[in-house]
Amino acid sequence: MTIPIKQIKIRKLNMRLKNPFTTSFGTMQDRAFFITEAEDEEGNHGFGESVAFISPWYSEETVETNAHVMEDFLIPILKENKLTHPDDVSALFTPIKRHNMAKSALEGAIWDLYAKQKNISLAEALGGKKTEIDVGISIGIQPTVQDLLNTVDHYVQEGYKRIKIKIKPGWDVDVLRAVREQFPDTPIMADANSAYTLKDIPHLQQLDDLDLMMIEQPLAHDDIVDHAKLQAAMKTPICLDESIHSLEDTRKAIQLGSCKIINIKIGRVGGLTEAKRIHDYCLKHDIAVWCGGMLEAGVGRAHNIALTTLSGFTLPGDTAGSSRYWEKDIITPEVKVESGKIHVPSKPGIGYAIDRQVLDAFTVEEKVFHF
Ligand SMILES: O=C(O)CCC(=O)c1ccccc1C(=O)O
Ligand SMILES: [Mg+2]
Repeated sequence: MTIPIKQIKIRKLNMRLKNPFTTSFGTMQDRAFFITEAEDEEGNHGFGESVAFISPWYSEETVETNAHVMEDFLIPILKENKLTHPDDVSALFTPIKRHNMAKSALEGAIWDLYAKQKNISLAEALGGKKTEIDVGISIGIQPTVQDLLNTVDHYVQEGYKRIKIKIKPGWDVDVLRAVREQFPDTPIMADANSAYTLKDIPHLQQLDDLDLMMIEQPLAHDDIVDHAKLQAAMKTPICLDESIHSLEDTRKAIQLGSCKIINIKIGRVGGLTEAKRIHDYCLKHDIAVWCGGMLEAGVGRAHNIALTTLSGFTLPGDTAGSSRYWEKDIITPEVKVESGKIHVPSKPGIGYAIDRQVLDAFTVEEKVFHF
């Protein structure tokens, strides 16, 4: 059995978040990304989304490097090879170093196409069993502590299962203490996006009194050695995000004791196949995982939901509802969160329809590659 592909279309979209999102490295509101679409002769359409940002502050990839690598290297590889399963894609892409978000955008469209050809949901194709998933929300750095308290209150009222608060030097211990005082029973965690160094150990140790679920990526984006030192000095579990790009990185981080939890982002690790491998490995090694977010539009969000149905995703992810990000999402129905849960769609593939009108309205460029 092969996965027949007639053509791949890549569309560049420009969208704007409802509200600016601020992390330790800056503020973003404009979002540009690619929607990939793999089509067969039978009229099945599989969709993927690239999650790289306009500038390389989260990782080295950008919207423009995604275009270059997809067009000049990855799509030619797909054209030259027959696929028998979506897992073949990551093996075929191995000679191309890194560029995981570009790889993931294409692999995602093929996973969705494969599930639609088999008439099963993407969750089922991945081996996921959950019919609903627990979700949390990530709150950016706010102008004042009072703004943050109001925002946390809003999302706690909406039912989100855990609140992640972005921190940076000068916006950390006191701010988190204020949140903890007002919300004594809410599951709270912090995400530093690499804003600290080992010199900050005594400062970060103060977080141990605040009963946080975890602190995400406190140290350098490419580090797993210093994180092991910090984890040995702190009770609060460390969760790695930026540092983990593969199963190999995962194995090494666990062996060193660099973290107790891993945030799995499909784009950061090169696609669903590698994400699933990391999940399986962590399950075996008693490391909790959850699904991170990259301020995705509906297609990427749907992929995150499908991945989260795997049994090892025991902690709420960052997959909030569409309306937290967008006036109008590109899928229909949009992703809804009720009492902190998303009901997993059971329709074939990603389980949400593409709203072609909305998709066209945000598309600024498109290219078709015939197979
Ligand atoms: O709501 C989301 O999609 C996740 C928000 C988030 O925390 C984030 C957003 C942009 C870049 C990096 C991160 C992160 O998890 O570090
Ligand atoms: Mg993070």
